[in-house]
Amino acid sequence: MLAGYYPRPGDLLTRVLATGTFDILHPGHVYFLTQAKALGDELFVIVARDSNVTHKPKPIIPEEQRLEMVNALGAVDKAILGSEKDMFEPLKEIRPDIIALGYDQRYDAEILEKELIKRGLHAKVRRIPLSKECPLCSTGTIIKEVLKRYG
Ligand SMILES: Cc1cc2nc3c(=O)[nH]c(=O)nc-3n(C[C@H](O)[C@H](O)[C@H](O)COP(=O)(O)O)c2cc1C
Ligand SMILES: Nc1ncnc2c1ncn2[C@@H]1O[C@H](COP(=O)(O)OP(=O)(O)OP(=O)(O)O)[C@@H](O)[C@H]1O
Repeated sequence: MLAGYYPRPGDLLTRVLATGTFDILHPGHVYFLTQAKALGDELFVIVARDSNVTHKPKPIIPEEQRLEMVNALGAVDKAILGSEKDMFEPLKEIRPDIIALGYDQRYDAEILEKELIKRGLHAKVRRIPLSKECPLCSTGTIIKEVLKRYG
């Protein structure tokens, strides 16, 4: 990525960053990203690389296709694929003001803020709660339902 590729116009806008796998989109993802966008003016999204999804089964949908779908969502201004090697690398350029964490994302907000400061970044970390109940608002639940019907 080229430095300055995502310019900060006059620093007047509050830039929010959300991250995630986003395998098989569902309304929980829409809720998460809409709430994240509401924390500021523009929403950037880092989509997890296939090679980095090790905390659950590998995504069904390949990374480029997951990226295309996230970029098509109304709340999203710009989605990119993350780095395969260093999760802080894309942040040097995006320079978010706020990082929105999902209700189940396993990062400690305080530790993350400290790691950002070490790298000259001063984003506030906020947690987005779980959406209201919906029949299939989880990728894992959708996959289980498909297996029940067709497995
Ligand atoms: C600040 C931040 C930056 C991240 N950067 C990357 C990255 O560059 N590449 C990547 O593959 N994952 C990155 N991740 C991790 C994932 O996008 C995602 O948060 C993680 O896989 C768990 O999300 P899930 O619960 O949606 O599966 C980053 C996470 C955070 C919190
Ligand atoms: N129902 C929901 N309400 C609020 N946030 C959600 C909901 N479902 C997913 N998210 C958030 O969206 C982001 C991306 O989610 P992810 O790709 O892990 O999907 P998931 O449906 O949670 O997957 P899985 O079922 O495999 O855990 C995460 O930050 C997660 O917390």
